[in-house]
Amino acid sequence: MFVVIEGIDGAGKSTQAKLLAKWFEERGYEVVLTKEPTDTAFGKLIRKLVLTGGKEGIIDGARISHEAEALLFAADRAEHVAKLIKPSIEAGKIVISDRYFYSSLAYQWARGLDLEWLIDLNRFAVRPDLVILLDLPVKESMKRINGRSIKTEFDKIAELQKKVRENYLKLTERFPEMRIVNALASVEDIHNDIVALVEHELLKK
Ligand SMILES: Nc1ncnc2c1ncn2[C@@H]1O[C@H](COP(=O)(O)OP(=O)(O)O)[C@@H](O)[C@H]1O
Ligand SMILES: Cc1cn([C@H]2C[C@H](O)[C@@H](COP(=O)(O)OP(=O)(O)O)O2)c(=O)[nH]c1=O
Repeated sequence: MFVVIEGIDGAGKSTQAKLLAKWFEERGYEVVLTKEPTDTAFGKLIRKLVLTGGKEGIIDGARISHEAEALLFAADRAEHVAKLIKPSIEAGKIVISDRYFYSSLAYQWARGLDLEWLIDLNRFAVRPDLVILLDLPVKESMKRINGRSIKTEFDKIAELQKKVRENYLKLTERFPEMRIVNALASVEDIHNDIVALVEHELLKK
């Protein structure tokens, strides 16, 4: 079984991914807990060129293009799928990924790229059984990640996150494997909601 956790920054993805991994392990399943961007050389390149905003990401005086960004995330994902996700599913393990191609659709679409192009680009990515979308207002996520981001960029980031949140919600109409979970609740209540969705999915197996 392959489960993905999605949502804006600070939605509680890593907290819930860890709890879900523990839940499966306690029931005797072998679990692979993973994330995107990965910790491989591809993920490191993304952190260097895209996420830090440092001068390595500036080529000829401009930040790398949004298209190049999307391709880097897709390259990282292609390796992730081929080397870890597919072999683990085939070995009968439970794979839990903190972010997957839905992040590319939500974020790179918010950057102005064409959604259909992004969907085509990510067509190689094996579809998960279940995608948990942790949905919460940007104001709340900002409170949770306060200190993680640079204060001067605060408003710019909030604006982007709002668009990303809207995009995620729109994507649920297109991808039936996506389920919305209210991420404003307590860590424990959210975990219970996720477990209920997972148990429902396990019954189908
Ligand atoms: N349900 C919740 N209510 C309040 N705070 C939370 C909740 N879930 C997570 N947090 C806190 O919010 C912050 C971001 O959570 P994290 O799991 O790292 O989010 P993400 O992986 O989506 O960026 C952390 O400090 C975490 O302890
Ligand atoms: C996987 C992925 C992530 N991202 C973005 C979302 C996050 O802002 C950032 C990942 O940074 P990271 O700090 O690893 O994640 P988080 O903030 O959730 O703890 O990269 C994309 O824009 N496209 C993608 O395909």
